[in-house]
Amino acid sequence: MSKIPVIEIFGPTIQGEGMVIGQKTMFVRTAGCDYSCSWCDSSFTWDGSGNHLVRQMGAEEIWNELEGYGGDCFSFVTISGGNPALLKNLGSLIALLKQKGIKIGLETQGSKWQDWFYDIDELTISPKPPSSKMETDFEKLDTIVSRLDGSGRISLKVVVFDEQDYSYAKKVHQRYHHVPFFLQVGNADITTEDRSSLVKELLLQYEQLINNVVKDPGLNEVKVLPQLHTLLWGNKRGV
Ligand SMILES: C[S@@+](CC[C@H](N)C(=O)[O-])C[C@H]1O[C@@H](n2cnc3c(N)ncnc32)[C@H](O)[C@@H]1O
Ligand SMILES: Nc1nc2[nH]cc(C(=O)O)c2c(=O)[nH]1
Ligand code: SF4
Ligand SMILES: [Mg+2]
Repeated sequence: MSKIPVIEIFGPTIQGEGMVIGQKTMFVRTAGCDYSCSWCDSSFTWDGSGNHLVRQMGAEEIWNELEGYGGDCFSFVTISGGNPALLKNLGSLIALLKQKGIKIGLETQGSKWQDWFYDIDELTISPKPPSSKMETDFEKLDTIVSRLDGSGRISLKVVVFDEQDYSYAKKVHQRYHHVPFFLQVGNADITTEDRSSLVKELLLQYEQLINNVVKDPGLNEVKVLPQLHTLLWGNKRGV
């Protein structure tokens, strides 16, 4: 059986972002990304700095470690990265988790399709705004969204740092107006260890984003969220 490049397994914690925010969950973080967002808070998955943490693991091995950390205190596993959608053979882990009766969330930017997307309970697609310096392939995104549309299992989440990002978020929401849409506050200081000043700044940014959204007729259906885990634990890894 082919292996999966895993860089972190942690939990139980809570999902800090998006459609199932607050959900008790374990995390599996895979290595490697086809993007290199300027503000990526998980760049150790792709910039070489985390290479020593990468383990090639089989699905059973990952399951054993999840059980080792979580015992019987979890029923939900979130897969993130990097971009887990680069990994065709992640299907083996997804099949095993389903067999164990575990609900599955997955985070990806919407640049790649995998057939195992159909088996994800809560798929978050997070296309990247201009501040990331990445370019969205909207034709690709159209294909991915159309395949899952109406399933009730996908959402879109755009991180906002500035006005251009805000306009981009509106454009994405308009293009896929029937897909649940989340705006998320961007964390511009991904290295500070000063949690209280970080939290203060992020709450101000959150308030500003809310102020913009509430008076915007183009964003009546959206939800505006912070990264809850960053408010709780700052830039700490593995939480
Ligand atoms: C680290 S990414 C991994 C999954 C996938 N590559 C993606 O970007 O969706 C997980 C989530 O964190 C968000 N994220 C990354 N860096 C961030 C930052 N500095 N502030 C806020 N959200 C961030 C991404 O936009 C994405 O929604
Ligand atoms: N608690 C918690 N929630 C999260 N939601 C998305 C995360 C990610 O890095 O993909 C994340 C994370 O790293 N921790
Ligand atoms: S797509 Fe996700 S993991 Fe990849 S660089 Fe961007 S935020 Fe980081
Ligand atoms: Mg994160």
